Amino acid sequence: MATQENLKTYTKEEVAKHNTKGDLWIIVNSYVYDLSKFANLHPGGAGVLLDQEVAGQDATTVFFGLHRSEVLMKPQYDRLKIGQVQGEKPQIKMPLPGDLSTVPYGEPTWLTPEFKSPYYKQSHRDLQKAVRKFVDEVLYPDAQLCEENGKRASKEVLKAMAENGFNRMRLGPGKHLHGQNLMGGVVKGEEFDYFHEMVLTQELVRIAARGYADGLNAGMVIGLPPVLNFGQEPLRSKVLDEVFRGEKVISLAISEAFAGSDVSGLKTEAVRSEDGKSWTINGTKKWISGGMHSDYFTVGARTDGGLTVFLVPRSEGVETKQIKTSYSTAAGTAYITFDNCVVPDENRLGEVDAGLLVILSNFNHERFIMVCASVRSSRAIVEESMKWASQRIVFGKPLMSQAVIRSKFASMIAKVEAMQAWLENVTYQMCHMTYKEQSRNLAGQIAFLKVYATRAASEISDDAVQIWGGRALTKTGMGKRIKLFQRSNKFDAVLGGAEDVLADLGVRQAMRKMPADVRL
Ligand code: HEM
Repeated sequence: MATQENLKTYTKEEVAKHNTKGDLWIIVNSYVYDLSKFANLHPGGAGVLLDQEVAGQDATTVFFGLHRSEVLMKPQYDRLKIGQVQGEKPQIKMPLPGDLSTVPYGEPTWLTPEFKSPYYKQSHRDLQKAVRKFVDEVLYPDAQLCEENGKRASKEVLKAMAENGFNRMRLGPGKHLHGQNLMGGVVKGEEFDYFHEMVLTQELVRIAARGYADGLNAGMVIGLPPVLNFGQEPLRSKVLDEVFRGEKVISLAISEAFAGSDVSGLKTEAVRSEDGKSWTINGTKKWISGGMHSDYFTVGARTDGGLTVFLVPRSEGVETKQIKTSYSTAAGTAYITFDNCVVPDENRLGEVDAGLLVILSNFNHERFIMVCASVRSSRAIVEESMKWASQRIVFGKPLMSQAVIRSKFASMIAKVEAMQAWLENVTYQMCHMTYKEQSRNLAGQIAFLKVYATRAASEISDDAVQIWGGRALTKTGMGKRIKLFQRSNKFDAVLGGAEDVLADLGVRQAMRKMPADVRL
């Protein structure tokens, strides 16, 4: 393979001579590609390459109207590069791992050089840089592969994540981070706050593979806190260690075909043995993210006087079946059956019949994380669409020259900017409240923010589809991320509390604080 440094140079006249089927060169972004052998394998067909405006010519504009730039970065296509046009330099910059986007609104303002922010310290910025590079170099290639073949993240990736403290960081600030040097020491566990968590969660969105992302310990983010906060020693420490080291996987198994947002309607049942030493669990669970990959399940079950939560290891009587959803099976979404599954009383998380508290106690944090990711995903769609509307030529002009298209962008951009600003405000409040105060004062704000974020995501998705046309309808090619967003943005609208349920929760919380002594 020719490297940038030792590339041969050719004049445009020399390249132009190679314009026939068996001897076919083209120029893209100042580089000369020999497509003589590749033409017959070209997914777009050989014929289009023989067009007189393509064969032997500079095909840069037409190329970027039809392909993502990552096509050129794939080794099998990079190999076709044989030289560079004399005196020319690339006009289109290929992104390097860790790069910030230069597309307007492609990054939140705090990552845009012209803007200031009161919220971010140096350690937030250092974490952002380190995580972005890690995501681009380590996670992205694995994610793209697995999203396609439906398999879980590779062992190497899980190990690298554990070594950098990802699993600990994803639980949010707390004692479990103390004494830890995270991401090679860019942030100390003691100073890790909700802004660090927001940065981490938003950077992870860049892997652009939603099924894989949900399979990548999303189950842990919601399944491990009950162990951390309500587990009994020594099992608690054992499980935390195993999961933090990336050796074991855990997921939260609450929802059932019988009950979703109405957790009090669960039918899975746990019956205590006569000697009180163990529990027998029977029932089913549905839509369990990461369930196929899990070694442990945090299970909510009906007991005599209410709900109780148990840590159930994958063991006799536990069976998981893959549910095929609208995104990749890399998410490991499972249907679980518990058939006379016996666990010792030491596996109980929290008091008997007090499971509702155990389940509800993490809901605000779960929703906060979902908002972080959803808002960043919407921004990624704006960035993708900005590029597309600038490079796509229709009626002889870039798509962006149409007022109707610009009006869609105005609406999309306003939404992502508003959501990020609101999210940063909520994050700031979280940093200055105890968890109890957050539940009292922020449950409504977070609920409204999640509803707003998922409604906006839906509208942004619709606008993007209209901007992209047919390309937004195929799983591969230029619009593949728009298609993925269309298929997956609704997950956030349903998981962690459906929109209408959350909206009502927010209003009810506000009404609890309504003073009795106010009148119009
Ligand atoms: C270095 C040169 C080229 C390489 C490596 C290449 C590679 C590819 C690949 C991998 C695809 C599959 C779709 C995708 O992944 O985006 C594709 C599709 C296509 N290519 Fe190329 N291509 C090259 C040059 C060109 C040129 C110069 C044209 C100009 C007409 C062209 C026209 C097309 C068309 C029409 C499609 C189908 C697009 C669609 O389905 O939307 N290709 N090409």
